[in-house]
Amino acid sequence: MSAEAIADAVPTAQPGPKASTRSRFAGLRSAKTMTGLVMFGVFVLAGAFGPLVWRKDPSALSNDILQPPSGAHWFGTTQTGQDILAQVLVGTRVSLLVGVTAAVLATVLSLLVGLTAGYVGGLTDELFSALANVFLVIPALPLVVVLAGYLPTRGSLTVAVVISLTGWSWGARILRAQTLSIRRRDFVEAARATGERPIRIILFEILPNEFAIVASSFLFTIVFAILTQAGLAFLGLSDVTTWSWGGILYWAQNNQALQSGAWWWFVPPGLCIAVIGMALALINFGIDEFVNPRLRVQKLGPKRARRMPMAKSRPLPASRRTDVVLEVTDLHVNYGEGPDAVKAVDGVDLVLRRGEVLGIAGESGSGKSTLAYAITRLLRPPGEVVSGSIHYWPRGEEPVDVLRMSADELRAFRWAELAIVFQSAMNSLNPVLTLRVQMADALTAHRPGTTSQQRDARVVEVMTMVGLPADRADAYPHELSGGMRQRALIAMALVLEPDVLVLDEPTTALDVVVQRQILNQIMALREQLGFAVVFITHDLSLLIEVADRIAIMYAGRVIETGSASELYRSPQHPYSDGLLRSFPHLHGPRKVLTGIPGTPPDLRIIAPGCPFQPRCGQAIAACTTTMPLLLATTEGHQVACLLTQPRSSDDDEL
Ligand SMILES: Nc1ncnc2c1ncn2[C@@H]1O[C@H](COP(=O)(O)OP(=O)(O)OP(=O)(O)O)[C@@H](O)[C@H]1O
Repeated sequence: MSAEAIADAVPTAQPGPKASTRSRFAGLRSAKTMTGLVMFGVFVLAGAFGPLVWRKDPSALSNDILQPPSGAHWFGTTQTGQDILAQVLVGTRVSLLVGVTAAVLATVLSLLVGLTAGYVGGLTDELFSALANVFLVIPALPLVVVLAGYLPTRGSLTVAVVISLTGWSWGARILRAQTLSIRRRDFVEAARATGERPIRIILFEILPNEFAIVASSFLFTIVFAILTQAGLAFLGLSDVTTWSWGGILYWAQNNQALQSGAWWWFVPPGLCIAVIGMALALINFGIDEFVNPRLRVQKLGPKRARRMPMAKSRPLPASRRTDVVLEVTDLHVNYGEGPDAVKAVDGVDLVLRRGEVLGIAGESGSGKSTLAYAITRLLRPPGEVVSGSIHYWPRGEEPVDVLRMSADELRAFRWAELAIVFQSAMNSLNPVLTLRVQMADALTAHRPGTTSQQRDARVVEVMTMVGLPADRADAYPHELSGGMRQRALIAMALVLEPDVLVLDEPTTALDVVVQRQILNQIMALREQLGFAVVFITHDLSLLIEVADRIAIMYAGRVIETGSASELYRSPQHPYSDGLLRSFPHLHGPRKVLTGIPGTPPDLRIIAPGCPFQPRCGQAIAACTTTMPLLLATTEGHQVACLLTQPRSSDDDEL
């Protein structure tokens, strides 16, 4: 794999992640990282304080020749009666010193070369890259052996310098490739546009995104240096009178410890080298997870889901049950854990019937996308479904809980039964595959029995359905306009004829004319194919036109739900009313747009009472203390507002 490919594969910190600091540090607190840190810490303590506690001279000779481990000599003795534990403790200090010094020097060198070459480019890049390539093609160990062999002094520091000279080039190559890929990203361009100096851009914009690479190359170099130093010492190319793990192995080998059965002589230093390598690898896992929280395993595995308490069962009338295709019950989704957890979805109940368009509206941050991710089981850590259920009703079969599906069931379910269209088509389509290949892949995965002619015919059919000329099937995503890409995504979502289509802001990035054409097309297809739609948008006026029913979300809760026409005619929650007054209507008389004062609440802090109360012009005293429940006001219309519910005479306006 090329350094460029590795750099692309290596996770980088995403600029502006939504994860809270606390949950981001979860990677560093994982069992793997803690085990690695404890193991490494034991070595550091052993190296720092061991020789002070175990006060035996590692070079002192005695008559206890080749003694196995005992109370007097915990790790046994050598052929000249030297205490092996004392040698290992001093050796730990020397090996760690060489490892860390070499790693610091190599990392500084690779940062200087990699960042400068990648950011400056041109001749500098060519010269630095050539230098790194030269070091890369020379086999490291022979070079170290040659360098070490000709050095006047062979102390630990000299060995560390020699190792760092041979160990920097790999890291530099990867950092250069990563810098090349980051330097044209929007946030770097924005920093340049604001006049930031190059050194600031490199240090504060680019470098933090390369933290995982720097950390892993640092840890890798420590292991490389310890191994190389051990190799040099074993070959007698470093000062073998200085005790190091390699030095102990050198003397064990020279005195034929293996042949004479003195396992205690070579096992302890050998184990130390293996265990420290393992410790650093474990720490590296944690750093990767810290930098890229998506690497953390989804906590809601099938086992945990099975243990999850069943959500309250709310029986539906039999007449309604038959046409329900998806039912969300008391769903709670958090980002992070503990007191800082963001309660992004907080007790949501929804019912989607076959063939209907259910609109979900709300301001940015109200939890709409989180709900979509939970429904499709695409939620990534730190997001976690805390409780609730999501039932899918296959035609004529028993309902299945989506949250309890195994990985295989989920693979079969997603796309074939429920498909999702995201806002950014460019991010959702694979840039190096043509539309035909991408759609055919979905067909092959779910319907392995189909022939290539059948797949081709289906690709052409769905493309025509969404209004894409069939001759664009062999186009790559970048060869299409934004509207065409979004149509291509919709075609891909429909290729397996799903029962449910989740549309998360599918047309927000497009201009109004194209937006309208695409929505009309989706609605026509819905009529024709009969799939149900969950349509997520912040634009309530758009939903009024296309949705059958609408659920309005605020602070992770559904605060009003009803038919689109009723919500338009008489919104009952002051927030729904405010949302309606925030967007111009495409039809009907012109109205003054007023908007909603204030900002949405911080979802980490749950204040008592109605979450909308601080922004509500009609709030009464009880709104500050009582959380309103979502209750029916008329048939099919539910509102979570105390103003619509019977109240006592004490509930004065605020
Ligand atoms: N990865 C994350 N880590 C922590 N908090 C998150 C994460 N993703 C979303 N949130 C928080 O969850 C809440 C709901 O976000 P969500 O994206 O679901 O809202 P939304 O209504 O879809 O907003 P938008 O329309 O802007 O996408 C917000 O407070 C958001 O900051």
